[in-house]
Amino acid sequence: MAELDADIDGLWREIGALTEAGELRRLSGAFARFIAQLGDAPSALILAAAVLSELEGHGHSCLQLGDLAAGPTLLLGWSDDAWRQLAQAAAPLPRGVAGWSKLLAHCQQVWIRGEFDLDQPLVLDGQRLYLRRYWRDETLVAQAVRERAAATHPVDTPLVRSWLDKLFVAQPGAQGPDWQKLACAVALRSSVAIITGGPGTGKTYTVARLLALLFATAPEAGRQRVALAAPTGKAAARLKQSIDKALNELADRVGSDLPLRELTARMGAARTLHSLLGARPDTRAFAHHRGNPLDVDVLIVDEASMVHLEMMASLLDALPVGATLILLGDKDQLASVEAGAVLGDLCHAAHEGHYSAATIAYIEAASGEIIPDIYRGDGGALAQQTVMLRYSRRFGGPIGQLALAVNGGDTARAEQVLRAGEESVRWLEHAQPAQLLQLAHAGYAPYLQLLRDGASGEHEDWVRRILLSFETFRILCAVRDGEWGVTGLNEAIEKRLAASHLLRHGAEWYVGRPVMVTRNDYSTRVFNGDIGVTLPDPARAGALRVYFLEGDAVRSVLATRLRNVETAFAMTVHKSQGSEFRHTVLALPRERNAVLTRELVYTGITRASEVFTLVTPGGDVLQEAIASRTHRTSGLRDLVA
Ligand SMILES: Nc1ncnc2c1ncn2[C@@H]1O[C@H](COP(=O)(O)OP(=O)(O)OP(=O)(O)O)[C@@H](O)[C@H]1O
Repeated sequence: MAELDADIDGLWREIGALTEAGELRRLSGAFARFIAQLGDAPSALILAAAVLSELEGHGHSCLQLGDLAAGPTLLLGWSDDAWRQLAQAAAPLPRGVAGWSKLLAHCQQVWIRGEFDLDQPLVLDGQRLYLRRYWRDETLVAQAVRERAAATHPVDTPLVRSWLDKLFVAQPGAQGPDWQKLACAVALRSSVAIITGGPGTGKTYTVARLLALLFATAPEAGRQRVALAAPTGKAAARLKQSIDKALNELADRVGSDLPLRELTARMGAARTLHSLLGARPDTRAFAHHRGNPLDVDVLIVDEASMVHLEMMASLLDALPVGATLILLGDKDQLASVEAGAVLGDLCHAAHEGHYSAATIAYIEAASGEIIPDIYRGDGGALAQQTVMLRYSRRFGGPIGQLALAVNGGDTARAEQVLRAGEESVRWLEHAQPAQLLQLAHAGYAPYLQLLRDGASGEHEDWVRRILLSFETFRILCAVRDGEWGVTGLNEAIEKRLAASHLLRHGAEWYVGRPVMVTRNDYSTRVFNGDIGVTLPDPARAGALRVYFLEGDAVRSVLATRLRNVETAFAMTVHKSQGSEFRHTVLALPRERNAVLTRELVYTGITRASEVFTLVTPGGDVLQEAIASRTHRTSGLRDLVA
């Protein structure tokens, strides 16, 4: 026993050393201690608990025993040495997956799926070790989407076909099927559908037609309760604007056949998922759940790639059985910072289709579209309810070509587009920070000029113009720290703009300061990701207010009431998701970093609507980023299949 204690002490020392070295979160060490205190805990279990918790911090929802047996250095971003020392301190470790399975099966802290459940904190499901919360969420999501996808309802195919022919105009010379049209047919036949596609592929265009189709074919269209939601306020506002616009155009087309304007007017505003589910201060539990489900018949969720596992589980839990869920998003974008890459997992094979003979026959009958043989297959129920839109209408030019090359991992093609000298795609290679500051100066001067000109008419119009102007340009960073990180750049940009007399910056709050909210605050009704600009309060001399755009409306909060905000001249690519800027600048850092991935570069590029500038300090940073793919360990793909 004394010998065992000595071994365990050595392991705790090593865990402490890794924590001090910044390799391990304090939380991971604390979680391992919690597990150790629950009963007999062999060193190997303590090590597994620390690693599992650490991986959760990297966005993984579980730990594969295969990775544990091989040494999860890549997943942890550790050196081989760091892992070797930890493994030695926990020795002897079990051998291979079978050895780990056997050891964990004997630990009282671990519930083996299928055995008597004592609510243990760890769950072993096959070869995946989970924190119980994530196992519960993954299982709930997988089961809910499988059941919803499998339960197809009867469809009046001739009626649907006639409406789809009315809603979609045949494109002369189009190659392949009209994926948008068939996506509507697919979505109509069960209570879940995923419509994925890159920027400008017409996800919103399609969903507007799907709504019209739903209204046209529902027995009581006037009673359909449709809700629109997105992970952030900005994405929700964009969704509502685009859907309203698309439905308005459609209303003219369908004329008196369908009172589309009336039906649309009843839809209400788009909301954040937090607000839809009824988030409450100081608790993770939402007001809506299976005991108090949402009052909806159809729920459309945009930017679904940003929805993390816990949120998706809460959403599916709160959705009434008969309601239809439509997920829209780009599966190739960065997943949320929190654990899980739900959309990516749910439709990872969307580009291949894997449609069954029954699906293909249904699609042909309901939409008239013929699915080419290469998309045939034996995918699961959810694959039958997933459609990928493949042609970008807004993104055909150089920005689209660059996005496509990066997404496909084609570095040579990406460099070719970047070097082609196009107006819309620029590359500052071997750049110095001063060049980035020059770009910032040129990009932000217009909104600062509007600010200096002062309000000539209505105060609110002036504010709106400033906010809209600020939203046309943004600098995106891959990292937070360092010269090329958000924090350093924001400071440098502030100084540069002050030196050019474009702003006067002395204290924390100053006129013109753009800020991003970093935490939901229910008392001031500002939410994580909201972006506003600080301007003088017209009612109180000397006071400053931060103004936010909500759709077309302007709202403001006294600057001093905002606690969790940061300056937003530069922001991370992660935080930019769901937004689009006329000119987007992406700055990649000199140093290697685990966050530099293909998905990050792709997401950065696709934030640009007219001009994209890549700024790199030289070296192979772009090539390395394109070669590196985000990998999130999860069981969702297996569980859904
Ligand atoms: N079949 C179509 N025929 C004509 N115009 C289309 C069609 N599909 C999409 N568009 C137009 O292409 C543009 C992009 O479509 P939409 O905004 O729906 O794409 P999206 O996939 O939702 O884009 P993002 O995700 O980048 O917001 C819109 O102006 C839309 O009206």
